[in-house]
Amino acid sequence: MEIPVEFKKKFTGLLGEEEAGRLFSALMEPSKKAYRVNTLKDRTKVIYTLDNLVSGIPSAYYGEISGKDPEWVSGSVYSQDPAAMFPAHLTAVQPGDKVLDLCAAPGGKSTALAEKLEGEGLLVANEISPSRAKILRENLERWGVGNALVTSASPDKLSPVFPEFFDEILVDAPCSGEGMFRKSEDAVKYWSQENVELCAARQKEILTEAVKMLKPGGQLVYSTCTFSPEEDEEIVSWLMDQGFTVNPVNLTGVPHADGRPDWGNGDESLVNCARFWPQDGLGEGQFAASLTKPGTASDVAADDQFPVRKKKVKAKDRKKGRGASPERPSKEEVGYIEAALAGFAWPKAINFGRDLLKSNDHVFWPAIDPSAVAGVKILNNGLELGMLKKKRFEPSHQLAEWLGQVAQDKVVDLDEAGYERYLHGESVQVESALSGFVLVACRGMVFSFGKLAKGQLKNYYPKGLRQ
Ligand SMILES: C[S@@+](CC[C@H](N)C(=O)[O-])C[C@H]1O[C@@H](n2cnc3c(N)ncnc32)[C@H](O)[C@@H]1O
Repeated sequence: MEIPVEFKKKFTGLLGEEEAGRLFSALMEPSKKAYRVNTLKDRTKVIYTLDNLVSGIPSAYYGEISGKDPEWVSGSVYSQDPAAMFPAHLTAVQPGDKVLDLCAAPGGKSTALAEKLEGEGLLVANEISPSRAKILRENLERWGVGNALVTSASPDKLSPVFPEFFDEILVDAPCSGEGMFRKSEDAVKYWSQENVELCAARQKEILTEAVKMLKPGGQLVYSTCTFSPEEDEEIVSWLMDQGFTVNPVNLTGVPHADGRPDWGNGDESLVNCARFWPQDGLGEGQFAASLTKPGTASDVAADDQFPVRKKKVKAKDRKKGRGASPERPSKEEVGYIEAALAGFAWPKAINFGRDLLKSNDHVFWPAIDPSAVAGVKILNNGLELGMLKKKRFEPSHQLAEWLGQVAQDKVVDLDEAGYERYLHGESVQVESALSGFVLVACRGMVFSFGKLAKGQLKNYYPKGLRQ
């Protein structure tokens, strides 16, 4: 890797010869690999050696995993740079909170926020790019998350829908990616001071909308994977000009450096920002700050329950199938759902008659009243249970991954060869007295539905995920 000359000059000026030299040498080293183990699922099934802990993050370990492993396919582990684990870790999210991850794809931080919610409250995971939003949805599904609204909107389209609504917002902003130099050749190739400045302007635009959606007294965690002060301390200083305060973070024992007041507005509280430098040995480069919005929660009207606000559906959105009013499934349809899903253990009780909605035959348990988010491009609202097909019901892949959070009796556990064939999309012969819809697992980790008849397991692993 050839480090850009202008970048070297800039950071020699900022850090001094010696420290800059340490940074440039670290950038020539291989990147550090790590993964998180899903606390929503049974970690005892994971067979990796769980001894090389990432300091400061519960359930995170150094090591490399494969996207073919049952651990990954069942959403039991997620590969993530150790430093990138800290922004979600620094949020004060509690079960029941309303949380927004505004720049969320591919979803590493969203999966961690969802773990903190423990299935209670709401996670809105938004990604502006439609193709990346699809991957975000897949990753949240795999993780067993049932209380997320996955959207694909630009922040200015989201802010009118959620005024002062969220308890915590994470803005993991698009940035110049200097902290990714070891992982991405493109980050090196496209680096320029001009791009740093363009990124800083875009970060302000994104944050302007984020601020509107945060409750007074709410927490904003701002993070980037870059070192340039223009995108880090200077942005935090700009938020301080709007009355935000920078919270101290407790990172005892975690290799990191304090924020630099002299790289921002000079205010001493900028030391509360966390800088993760590759030369400190944790992982790649990352910057994170935890901020509090001025005001107190009582400044918000008491009526801040879901739904946020009902919005009229525009004719053009209705035409595109957006915002059409979902309805409750009929009694007869509830009967089909009950018949297909009898015998599974539920992580949370769902009243099929009262809690479920149906839209174009898709049956789902909403995370938020759909009428409150009409007009927003939604990829998933809560837990998709499955589809009504004439006089029967076919459960969804998301439901399999969600049910995988708890021990199940109606499971077929495949051996390695069967697992590989199933991932390819083949039907497999198994020894089992079960029939109808069953969960499919490998080494006890559920990753799909299947349908059993006389020992023949019909494949329900989604076509788009087959490998
Ligand atoms: C650093 S990445 C997010 C990584 C993600 N938080 C994770 O942990 O997996 C930043 C994301 O912001 C998105 N983005 C780009 N421009 C944006 C904009 N103007 N507003 C909001 N998001 C944007 C990018 O598509 C990208 O997915």
